[in-house]
Amino acid sequence: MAGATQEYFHEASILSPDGSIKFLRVPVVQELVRHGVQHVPKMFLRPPLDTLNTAITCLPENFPSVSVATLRGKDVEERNNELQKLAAGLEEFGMVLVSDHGIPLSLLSGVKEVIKGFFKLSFEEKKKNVGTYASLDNMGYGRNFVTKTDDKPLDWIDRLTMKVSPKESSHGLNVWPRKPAEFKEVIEKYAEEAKKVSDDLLQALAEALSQEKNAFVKYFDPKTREINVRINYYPPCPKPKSTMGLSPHSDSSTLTLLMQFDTSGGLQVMHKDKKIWLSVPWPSDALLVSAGDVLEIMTNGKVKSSWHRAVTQAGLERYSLALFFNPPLSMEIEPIKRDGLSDYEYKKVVVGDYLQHYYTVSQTSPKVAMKFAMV
Ligand SMILES: O=C(O)CCC(=O)C(=O)O
Ligand SMILES: [Fe+2]
Repeated sequence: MAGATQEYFHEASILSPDGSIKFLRVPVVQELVRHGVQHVPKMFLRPPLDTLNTAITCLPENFPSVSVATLRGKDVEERNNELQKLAAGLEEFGMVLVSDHGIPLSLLSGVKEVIKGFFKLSFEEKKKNVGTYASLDNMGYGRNFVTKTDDKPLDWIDRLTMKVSPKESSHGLNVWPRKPAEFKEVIEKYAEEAKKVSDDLLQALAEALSQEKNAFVKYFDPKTREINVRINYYPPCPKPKSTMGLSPHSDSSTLTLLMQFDTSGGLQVMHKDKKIWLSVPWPSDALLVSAGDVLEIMTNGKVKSSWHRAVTQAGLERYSLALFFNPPLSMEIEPIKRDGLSDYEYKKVVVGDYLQHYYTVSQTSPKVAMKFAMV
């Protein structure tokens, strides 16, 4: 076990209090498990009150869900009903389940296959066939940004992060796995389909909020828009009551579109008003859309970005794939006008400036990064 910790590690960037980036060797969780970890290393342990003990189960009938086919359909009444469900769901939970999305099941299976194909490789093979680009948001195989300024415990997760768009962007494009051979092609194809779903949801949301249909999608230039993909692998954990798969955070995206496999269970969201953690009743075959910080700014706080986390499970592994959609980094976004407010709650921001700020602020207190965009 000690051997596994020393031999298999990711180089993760950490932000020092003086703002500089340093590197930290973080054990590869999958390798700990493969080597039969019995004692979870201390750096992963946290007080039980911070973990799954505190969540409440949300019944499926109480969690919002929208049908993309209905949103795209011609039945005005059905469509209006769906628009309201989308807006109300995003306003209350910051997340909505997405069904009838039109993405072929064969493509979804292909995505699962290439992801599992990658994680099945030995550590040495993985390293040989994937790049790592160390930056504030580490790309490639390993860890994304780790905040160690407050000695926060590490998450029980291995991740792969790549850039899908813009195509000219150098860093994130060089880190795609070369094995399995079809990995990039399949995920890009999925991202292309998912982009249509995300754009349709943004148009529907604009309509539901009585805005002009293109109020949000107008920022998404087809060539220079940002799309990042992150694959989260949560290996089974012998100590689910004292570990976390993914620490509480909000996404820096406009929308995040999530898929998960092979098990469901693990994602939790903080209820906006009740301030309790809810386990998201997410069937494996549905997608899930989550509001990010940039959508909160665009909607002037009408929709709040979700504050969410993923817990670990004993004896069960879980994968999720997150697509993060944002306008081009140079785009300035202007919050919509809100009824009943004399002043904007949010101000105009350049997307890239917000993202830069997001990565330099510790995510330990809920949504501190948002202050950057507030009036
Ligand atoms: O695993 C999940 O369901 C959530 C993933 C997530 O929140 C993220 O990648 O930002
Ligand atoms: Fe997230």
